[in-house]
Amino acid sequence: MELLRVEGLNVCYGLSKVLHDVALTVGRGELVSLVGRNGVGKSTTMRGIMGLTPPRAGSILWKGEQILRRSPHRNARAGIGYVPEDRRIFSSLTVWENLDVARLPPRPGQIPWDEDRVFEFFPDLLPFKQREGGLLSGGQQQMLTIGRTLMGNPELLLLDEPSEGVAPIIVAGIEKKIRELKEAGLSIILAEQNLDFVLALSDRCYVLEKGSIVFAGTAQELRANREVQDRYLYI
Ligand SMILES: Nc1ncnc2c1ncn2[C@@H]1O[C@H](COP(=O)(O)OP(=O)(O)OP(=O)(O)O)[C@@H](O)[C@H]1O
Repeated sequence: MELLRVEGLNVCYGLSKVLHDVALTVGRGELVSLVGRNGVGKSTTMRGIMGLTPPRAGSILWKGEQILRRSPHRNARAGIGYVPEDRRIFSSLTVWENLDVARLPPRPGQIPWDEDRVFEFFPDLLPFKQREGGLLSGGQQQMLTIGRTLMGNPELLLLDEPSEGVAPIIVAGIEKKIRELKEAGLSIILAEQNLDFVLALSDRCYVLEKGSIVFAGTAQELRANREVQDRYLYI
């Protein structure tokens, strides 16, 4: 069943248009990636869906309902969770407090997330429960950012470059955790530059270039398409 359908999405920053008619779909339980170099519009697509950067035009159907230009707060309550690239940890709050402030009620049928479940899912965070968020490493902050979003009991997770600024050994751990979330039934949109990471996790991929989608296909199709990789994904 289709969870999200985006069509004709146009987003501008001031006078400059950065997304041109972006269209994508996400099925229930599917992991869909947005791939492309720096500045092609991956974050803007997520911010547009979440309502953080209200789109100029287009359609965003969430479970068949139009949510274009709805507030981020309303979208979060409707089940869309956003994990920003810049993490936005509250650095003076403890890890536990960072989780506590992000709590949103679950939807019917969901097993609710609470602090204990987040620490069970990310055991590496448990020793730092009472530590201030600002004192964590990049990888720990990434786990905390994902954990904080899970506290909102999302059905769709928008994950913006989770491998960015994280040590390679931790990236493998984060990949494993994203896989576990998918296996638990969460739908995910992953924005990434790291192609290996994308191909290891995705069902389908969209490649973006200068704000437009230039390729859409399965992870296997993208893996086999050297031309698209060379043209749009390597520097
Ligand atoms: N707040 C802003 N004001 C003006 N222009 C912006 C703003 N944020 C992003 N842009 C521009 O919009 C374009 C798309 O940026 P976006 O951050 O969506 O790309 P991205 O693919 O996510 O890349 P990155 O990996 O750098 O986040 C870029 O040209 C960027 O410079």
